[in-house]
Amino acid sequence: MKQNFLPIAIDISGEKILIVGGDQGALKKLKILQRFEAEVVVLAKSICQEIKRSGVKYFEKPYHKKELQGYLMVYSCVNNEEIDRQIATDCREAGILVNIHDKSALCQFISPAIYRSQNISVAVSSNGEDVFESIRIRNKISEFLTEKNHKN
Ligand SMILES: C[C@@]1(CC(=O)O)C2=NC(=C\c3[nH]c(c(CCC(=O)O)c3CC(=O)O)Cc3[nH]c(c(CC(=O)O)c3CCC(=O)O)/C=C3\N/C(=C\2)[C@@H](CCC(=O)O)[C@]3(C)CC(=O)O)/[C@H]1CCC(=O)O
Ligand SMILES: NC(=O)c1ccc[n+]([C@@H]2O[C@H](COP(=O)([O-])OP(=O)(O)OC[C@H]3O[C@@H](n4cnc5c(N)ncnc54)[C@H](O)[C@@H]3O)[C@@H](O)[C@H]2O)c1
Repeated sequence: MKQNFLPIAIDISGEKILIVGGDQGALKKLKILQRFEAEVVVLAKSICQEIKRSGVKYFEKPYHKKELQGYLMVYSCVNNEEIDRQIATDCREAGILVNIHDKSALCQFISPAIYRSQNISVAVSSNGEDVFESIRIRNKISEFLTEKNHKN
């Protein structure tokens, strides 16, 4: 069945969000989440210095499904097909929203390209089909809104 993603805006203030993985993919998701207020935790076998120095709470250990308890949503950035599939299955069983980095077929939610300025957020997604188009459109919207704000 073709996937069909509903765009929504979700209140994550005070919510626990888990990123599994501790390298560049995880860092990208972490930077996005740090623009919002949430209790983000990183869990990975090995975690890069930039993540360690970012101030986020982290655990350096392998993934196990018991680690999922209490999270609203999970991002998997382990860059490993087997673990990605395991995390996707475990989260669905536990009723936790799951994103698998760069693998829309395994995602329950995908990450849109975001423009954000104060209370205005614009999220662009392509139903997981063409992320570069999403980024291009987000950048156009960003240029348009920045120009408009300068004129006002
Ligand atoms: C918007 C953004 C948000 C975020 O990452 O949170 C995001 N990807 C971003 C960047 C980015 N992604 C990739 C590169 C190339 C460089 C690199 O390889 O690193 C760059 C550029 C970069 O990193 O600068 C590679 C890539 N990504 C996916 C695939 C697989 C495929 O397309 O099949 C491939 C391999 C494609 C290929 O090589 O052909 C898949 C997904 N990427 C998505 C979101 C979801 C779909 C959203 C939608 O519906 O449009 C989805 C389905 C799943 C997901 O949620 O991850 C973020 C922009 C951050 C920003 O600018 O704000
Ligand atoms: N994915 C990206 O967005 C991106 C961006 C720039 C560069 N790169 C490069 O592409 C490559 C891939 O980067 P990446 O971050 O996607 O993947 P990676 O393979 O570099 O990192 C995977 C992370 O997952 C962890 N991990 C793996 N198995 C695990 C398990 N069972 N339990 C817990 N943690 C586990 C590892 O310890 C590591 O921290 C790297 O060379 C990176 O420098 C990627």
